[in-house]
Amino acid sequence: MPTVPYDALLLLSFGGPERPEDVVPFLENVTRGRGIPRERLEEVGRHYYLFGGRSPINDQNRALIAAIEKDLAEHGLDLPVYWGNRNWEPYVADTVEQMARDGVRRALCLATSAYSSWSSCRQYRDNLADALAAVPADLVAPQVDKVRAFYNHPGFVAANVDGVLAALADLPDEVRDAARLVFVTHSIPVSMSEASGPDGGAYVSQHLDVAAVVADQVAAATGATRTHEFVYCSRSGSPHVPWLEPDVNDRLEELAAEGVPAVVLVPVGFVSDHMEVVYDLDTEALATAERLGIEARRAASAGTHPAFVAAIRELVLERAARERGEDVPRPAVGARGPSHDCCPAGCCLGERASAARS
Ligand SMILES: CC1=C(CCC(=O)O)c2cc3nc(cc4[nH]c(cc5[nH]c(cc1n2)c(C)c5CCC(=O)O)c(CCC(=O)O)c4C)C(CCC(=O)O)=C3C
Ligand SMILES: [Fe+2]
Repeated sequence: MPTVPYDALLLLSFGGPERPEDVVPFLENVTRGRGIPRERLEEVGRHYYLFGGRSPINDQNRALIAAIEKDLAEHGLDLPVYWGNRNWEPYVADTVEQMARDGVRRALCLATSAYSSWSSCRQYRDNLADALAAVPADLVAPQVDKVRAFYNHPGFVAANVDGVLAALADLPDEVRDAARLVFVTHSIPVSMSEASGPDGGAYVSQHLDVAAVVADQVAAATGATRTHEFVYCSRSGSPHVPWLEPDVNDRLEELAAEGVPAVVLVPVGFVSDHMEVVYDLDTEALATAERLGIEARRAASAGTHPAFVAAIRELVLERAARERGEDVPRPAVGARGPSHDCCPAGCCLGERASAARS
């Protein structure tokens, strides 16, 4: 069986509220001990209530799991898929306990986050480790490995390229060629960014690398080279702490002043069209663009794109082979090469990130 030594796949995600009553307890889970200002929490709560108190993220994960299961079955692979979240039901602690009860001995974990940083990798690993440590003593906790950072896997990139092409096609003909590609990811504190990856700075350089590749592939597909750039959304935390900039809305103001007629917002930092996408981009940033007279479209994130679903299967088979000691190709596009399988000690743990954790 090409999935040996693994006997399960664990999809590990952020989680989100499903009913209005869930919103406050969810936000408390996310922000416990984080020093997020009260006003910011109320503001973010409003985003959720605007969507009926229901985040799209859990349904998106259900759809992704269904797509993965179908794809695995079509490829003759018998690997059960489990799902656990860091901040909402199903909580990862309950999921790994169930895995132990089901007799899972070794699992591979795919986090719904493609990049390196404390927030986008280490926090998932730490929460998983805590969940495994909490498995009741009468059960044997599985060993769980985590899939490498997959931002530059060709399948993830292909899904994003398709999203950009569809968004470009949706722009009015007269502005399509002049449209800027504005790649977007979640802002994080500058100190967390500097501490990301084994040698620091991975978060930003991974994003810049993948944006360049997506922009190149879009240029090849359309025969038109467009200017691309990188911006950030969803800043939180204290205004006194520096976070990655520019904010997407601030940058749109500048682009309007420069006379840029159209943009495609490309949420390459996100794996699905969850709340940060449907509120921060579709609601807020698109309104900013409209006010400024910029034609704007938002590209779809990877979601359940077949190229991404296939990439997940390829990543599972790649890692399984490597754990069996086989030397297999590790597909990666861009300049950085494939990411490490196992994070070295201290990976993504800068001074500031560890302070944020306590
Ligand atoms: C890098 C990154 C990703 C991308 C990687 C990944 O996907 O993991 C991400 C994703 C997400 N972030 C999400 C939601 C929230 N993030 C918050 C707060 C924060 N995010 C941070 C970073 C990231 N976040 C950081 C440094 C903070 C500050 C507090 C802290 O140090 O932890 C807060 C608190 C309120 C606020 O201040 O915004 C909320 C509600 C949801 C769920 C969306 C839904 O419900 O559909 C998703 C997928
Ligand atoms: Fe977040």
